[in-house]
Amino acid sequence: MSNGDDTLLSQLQALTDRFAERLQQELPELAALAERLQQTPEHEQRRAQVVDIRERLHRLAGAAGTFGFAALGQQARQLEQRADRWLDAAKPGAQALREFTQAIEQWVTQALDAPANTPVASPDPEASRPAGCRVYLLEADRDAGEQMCQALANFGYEVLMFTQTGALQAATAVQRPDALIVSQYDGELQTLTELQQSLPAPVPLMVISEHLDFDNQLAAVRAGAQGYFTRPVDITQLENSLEHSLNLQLNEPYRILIIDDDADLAARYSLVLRNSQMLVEILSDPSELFETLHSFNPEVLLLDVNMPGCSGPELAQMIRLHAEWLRVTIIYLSAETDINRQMAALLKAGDDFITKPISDNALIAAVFSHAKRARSLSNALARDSLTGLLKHADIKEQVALEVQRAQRNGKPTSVVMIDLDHFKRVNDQYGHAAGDNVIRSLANLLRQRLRRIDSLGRYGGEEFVAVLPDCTAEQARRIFDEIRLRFAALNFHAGTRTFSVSLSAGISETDGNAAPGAMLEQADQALYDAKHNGRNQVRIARHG
Ligand SMILES: Nc1nc2c(ncn2[C@@H]2O[C@H](COP(=O)(O)OP(=O)(O)OP(=O)(O)O)[C@@H](O)[C@H]2O)c(=O)[nH]1
Repeated sequence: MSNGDDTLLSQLQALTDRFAERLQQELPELAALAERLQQTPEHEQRRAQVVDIRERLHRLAGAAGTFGFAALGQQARQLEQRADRWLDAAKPGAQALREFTQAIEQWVTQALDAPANTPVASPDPEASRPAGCRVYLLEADRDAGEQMCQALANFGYEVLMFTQTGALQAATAVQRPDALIVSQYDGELQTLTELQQSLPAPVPLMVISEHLDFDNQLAAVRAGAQGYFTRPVDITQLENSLEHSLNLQLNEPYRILIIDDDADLAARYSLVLRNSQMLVEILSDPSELFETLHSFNPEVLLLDVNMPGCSGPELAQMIRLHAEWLRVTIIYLSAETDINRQMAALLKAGDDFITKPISDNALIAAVFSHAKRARSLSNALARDSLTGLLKHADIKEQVALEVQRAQRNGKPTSVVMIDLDHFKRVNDQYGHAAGDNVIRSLANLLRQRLRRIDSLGRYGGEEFVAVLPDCTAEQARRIFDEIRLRFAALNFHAGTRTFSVSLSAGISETDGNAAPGAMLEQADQALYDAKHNGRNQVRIARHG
């Protein structure tokens, strides 16, 4: 595989260059459209323009990911979602529109300054997901390496194998991988440490070694290892570590909302936080609070205490009247130094108090730590602990959102129900822990293979639901057939025994006004058909 490295890398580079040229044209066009939108007074015309901008953002969000511009793709996607929310709002606000167009202009300026980045998502539901999954493998034993490439390819990773450290270094200099797996024989860790130090940020590293001794593990940690495995390698465990590291890397930026009547100060805070990779919105008119909470969904709210018309603590109390916003952390930002008054504000509502003036670093640290905690709490509430996927109620809600969206934009959306075959037998024969490992591996495989815009949840014990926007049932069938084959090819281990498991899936596609519940029922019926026709297959629901 290493022989093809040069050609592949130069092709990747050529594609990246070509896409960068396309951006130079498309981004200024978007900025021009945003400016025109600001000057359009008539509502229907505005709507049409937002739809046009949304379409362009949508195309860019997907294409950027495919061509290697991860951050840009993510940002385009977030802007696209904002456009969607504006289009969906019962009473679309002028302020929200102004902020949206400003955000586009700001984004375009930033993107034109620094466009290059790493891949994140594919717009084409059938394109294999390159999202953050380019892995370089250093393995001197070609046969062992090729086996590992194959096993990881089944999880959807794009793996390039190198048999020599020099070739790995050269490839990394051309294009940074998203993760490194290094089979250690002799001295590689020293070279790896140097390689990591030469990069702007270290790459997540998994080390495979013969030894489990202290010195070697220390050397691995110094080279930036996030996983350490001894031979024979349990590939599902290695993949799990890889997945964990990549997910940590691909985490979306924290969303921070600032409400401050001092526009200059708010702009400054916003700049400081944006520089630390957070997404920031400023709200100057508190009466638009709930509209903005819905459209931006912040994790942290920075709230001025004294504002004309309505105080910070009053706003905080209003937010706390609604259970759905409990997860937003509220931090008062105020020049108030009187500790008694601070405490009085906190007693009404709110979680912390930051006294102005505050240094940039202190502001970043305070906001970052609150945002991190808010996110982990919200993940713990919404995500299943075994698989990290959405829980039953949340994936159901996501199905409802996407089905409604499909009805509005007239695009096909598919709902897929997936169930492991004869899973009771797996538990009975190999134990519950081995069963859990199978569930986790399927979750990882699904996550790897699907796009970022797809949603995925654990619907029941060994049952999963996926919703794929802008994807026909036929496309979904091809995707899930491929997933089915890859999954069946995985080898699981229980002690000295090795086994494999198959899956069945049922698919329904949006059709006119189908209700979300009906979509799930149809997918479930198709899954039932798949089970009763011998399992290990994917079926599309019959309409009517
Ligand atoms: N290890 C493990 N097993 C689980 C978990 N949740 C559910 N299960 C098991 O999954 C099995 C589901 O069995 P059934 O729904 O009867 O069907 P099946 O054996 O999968 O056979 P099919 O008819 O092919 O669906 C039960 O034995 C559950 O105990 C879990 O979190 N971990």
